[in-house]
Amino acid sequence: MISLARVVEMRPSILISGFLGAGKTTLLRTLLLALRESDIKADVILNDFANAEIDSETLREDAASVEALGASCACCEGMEFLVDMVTKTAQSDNTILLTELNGTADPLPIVESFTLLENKFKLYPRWHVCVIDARHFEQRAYHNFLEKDQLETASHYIISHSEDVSPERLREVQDRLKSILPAATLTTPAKLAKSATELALTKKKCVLNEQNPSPTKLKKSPYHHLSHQFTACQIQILERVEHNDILKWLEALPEQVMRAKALLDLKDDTEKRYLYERIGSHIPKTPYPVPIRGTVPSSAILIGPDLDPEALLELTQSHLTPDASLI
Ligand SMILES: Nc1nc2c(ncn2[C@@H]2O[C@H](COP(=O)(O)OP(=O)(O)OP(=O)(O)O)[C@@H](O)[C@H]2O)c(=O)[nH]1
Repeated sequence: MISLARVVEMRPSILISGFLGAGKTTLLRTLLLALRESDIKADVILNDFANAEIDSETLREDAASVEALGASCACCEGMEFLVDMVTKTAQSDNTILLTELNGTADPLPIVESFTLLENKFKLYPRWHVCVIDARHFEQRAYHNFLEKDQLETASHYIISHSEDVSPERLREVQDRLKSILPAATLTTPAKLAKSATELALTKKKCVLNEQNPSPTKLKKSPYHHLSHQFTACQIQILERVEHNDILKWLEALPEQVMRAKALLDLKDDTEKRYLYERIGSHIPKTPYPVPIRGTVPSSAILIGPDLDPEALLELTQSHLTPDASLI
């Protein structure tokens, strides 16, 4: 069959990957703020376990649209939804697409399907930015394989928490990353925001071939199954709760909880809601304020391998409110 070529206008896409808590949403916020300052409208797709809604609630101010893909694995049970979402955003007049993958996702099948479905998505250039936490890089036991998979297709990478490690450790991480990703660009959130703005302001035209290959032959890494070992437990906490009790509850969560996020209403502050977090065993003492919109109920999401939802619920009920319930 003879296929026809056509010249079409493309819009840039930035896919953000990185391990649980590495700093993906923080980077996304930096990009959205910079884009908004230049009046650039961004569509955002979030694939963040069942809690995509919690993060999407914290980003709505700055994005033109936010779609939440709740599936734990964007490249398996979520791929069809992801394709639908990207196809939908391809119809929008907004200038750039930013996609944040969840902290255990393997980006390879997604990068590949973005390429295979280029005609449909009209996304170009397609950058893949991986955020690497300098404190924990290659220190995650058997999850190191998953962390490496999240890197391998990166066109750019950012080292987060570089200020929290010694200069020797930082150099070690930089050297390892240079050897794993010789062709990728080491950047910072500020530099990436500047480049993303320039990218969005330059309209790109591409010659596309009319043939649209099927996305069925997606590759997966031999360690892809690791991304399925994580489970998410969601707990609804509708009552107003106390700041100090939340910090104590976060401290009391078992070690298997590798990531916790809770969007909560406080007893002594009715003006805003707050996003509390635990990243590994680290608990930031100051929560992130979020405007009240009432679209997402107050809830917590706990992520880790082999979680026991009933035990986590009991712990939440005893520390925060007996009314807490599993979603
Ligand atoms: N000190 C420091 N803190 C950071 C940095 N990047 C992110 N953080 C903090 O680390 C915590 C986790 O950051 P997020 O951006 O939510 O991480 P994430 O990768 O989106 O997390 P998941 O979506 O759960 O995988 C937040 O409290 C951030 O404020 C950094 O470079 N330095």
